[in-house]
Amino acid sequence: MKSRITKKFQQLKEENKKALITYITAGDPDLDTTHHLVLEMERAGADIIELGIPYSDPLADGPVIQRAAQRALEAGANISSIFQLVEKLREKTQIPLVFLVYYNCVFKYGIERFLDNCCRSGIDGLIIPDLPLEERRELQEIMKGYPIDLIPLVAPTSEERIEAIVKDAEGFIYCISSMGVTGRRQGFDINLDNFLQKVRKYTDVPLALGFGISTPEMVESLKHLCDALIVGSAIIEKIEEAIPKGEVKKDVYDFVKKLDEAKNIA
Ligand SMILES: O=P(O)(O)OC[C@@H](O)[C@@H](O)c1c[nH]c2ccccc12
Repeated sequence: MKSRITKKFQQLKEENKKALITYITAGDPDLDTTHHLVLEMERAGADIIELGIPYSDPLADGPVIQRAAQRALEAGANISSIFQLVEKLREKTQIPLVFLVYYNCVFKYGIERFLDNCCRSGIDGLIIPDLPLEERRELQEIMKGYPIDLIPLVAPTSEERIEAIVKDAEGFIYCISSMGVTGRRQGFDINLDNFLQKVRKYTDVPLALGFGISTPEMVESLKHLCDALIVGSAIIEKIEEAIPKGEVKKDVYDFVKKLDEAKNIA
């Protein structure tokens, strides 16, 4: 059976459109707001939503996402309450939902218990940034019985491992635009066109580009290179700025709307 993610990409392809993937940390600043933000981002044009499971030792997260995780943990978010959030969201929306989760969290919770709950609540895919290729194979075996896509990450440094990493990929491939952690950048230090073409040689699965995409202008200028654009830290910055004003929903909606419009410029 095709996943919600695959169906979404097929539908967008027929419409000749790219996907906008937005990331927020679940529970930042609280789970009720996350619930509203998922629905607002969908209404503003997001095609797929990444929900980060807050974690205290997030090696790939830049300062903005680390602060989001801190707020979420302080407000008491944990894996069980996040599963409840997803269940509740599924009464309202069929948008593809992907967890961004560190392997340690999955492992501690219990792999099969975690996967069972993903299925039950309605999670469509997993991005696990600290999962080495070998462990990935093992997890992939276990996941064969589950309708959940395991989304691989490819970095510019992956070079000769790209082929192995994207083999049997499902959903989409997360192509990391540049080295280092998530967050704003002045520019990209590699030739993204070359990098994405290299990945494209080995797979037909949609390619999503992420890390450092922070403005509608960047979305517009990068969209021709890939099938999807991922924006995280820039949205979290909007959340942060809007918390004191009490306008989180509105500001996130407005920003995602601008990203969506940039993505749809012909
Ligand atoms: O924040 P950015 O630079 O827009 O990049 C997306 C990113 O935040 C999101 O996909 C993400 C959050 N934590 C991660 C850890 C690893 C890889 C990716 C991520």
